[in-house]
Amino acid sequence: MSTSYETRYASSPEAVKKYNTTELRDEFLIDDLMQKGKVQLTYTHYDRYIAGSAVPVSPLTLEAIDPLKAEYFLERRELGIINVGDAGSVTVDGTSYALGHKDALYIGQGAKEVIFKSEDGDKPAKFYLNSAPAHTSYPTKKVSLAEANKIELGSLETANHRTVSQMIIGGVVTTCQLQMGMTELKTGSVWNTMPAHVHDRRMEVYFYLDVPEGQSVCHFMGQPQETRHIWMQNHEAVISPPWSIHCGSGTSNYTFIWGMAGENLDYGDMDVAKITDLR
Ligand SMILES: O=C(O)C(=O)C[C@H](O)C(=O)CO
Ligand SMILES: [Zn+2]
Repeated sequence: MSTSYETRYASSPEAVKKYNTTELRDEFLIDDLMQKGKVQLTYTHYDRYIAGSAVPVSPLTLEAIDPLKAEYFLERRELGIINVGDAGSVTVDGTSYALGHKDALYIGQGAKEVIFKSEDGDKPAKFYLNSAPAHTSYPTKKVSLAEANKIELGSLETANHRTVSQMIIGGVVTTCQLQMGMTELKTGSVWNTMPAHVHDRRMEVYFYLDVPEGQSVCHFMGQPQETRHIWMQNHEAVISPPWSIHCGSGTSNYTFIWGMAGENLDYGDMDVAKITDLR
């Protein structure tokens, strides 16, 4: 089988307060991504968001998984893809889109056949996938990092100087509810998303990349007054429930891909927590 999946049910903030390290990691950490020759998916019950990966050594087809009860994966869904590996392509109903390192592709609802390929199976493309339910079909579109909407945030003095590249977002691509992008931290900066925020209208998933060998990122989650941490390695993702902050600090600089869906498409709709109020 080249496709496998697991399901994550939603947890309440009251339950999560009592989780030990293992329980916290079992519920929120996704640490089985980027397996060669496989499509690996995590189906969450947070806005029915799916996070996953496809690493084609030979061509891989995106198949409908059982929880969808659909004839094909995108029958009632939209999909965002960002390639974090070497050169590859994604063929959507016969049209091929070449995706280089850090290129993104949005695929609208209704596309029947999606095939992932690497230019060289020995140096595979590594496609990070996010998908959300969709009510209508918008055009499929490729977005390079250069075409993304850029926001410069933070400063070196507060160790959070970073560039947010909004890749799959209104104004760049039209989507039903999916938003995705990539945030790159400058050398010497380690904190992402500080000051931290929640957005009870949307869930979110962070996928960490460019974490140097021997380094890690400590990801923070939980209600602002009741935070917990999860140590993350390169190419691991973490689910953020809508009631949870999501931010991290690394032992070096790194990059992460954020993806979210829910009630609105307003990236700026965030309830920011005062740094000195965090507990
Ligand atoms: O570094 C940041 O700040 C981010 O990238 C924030 C994420 O985009 C986010 O959490 C959006 O809700
Ligand atoms: Zn957020």
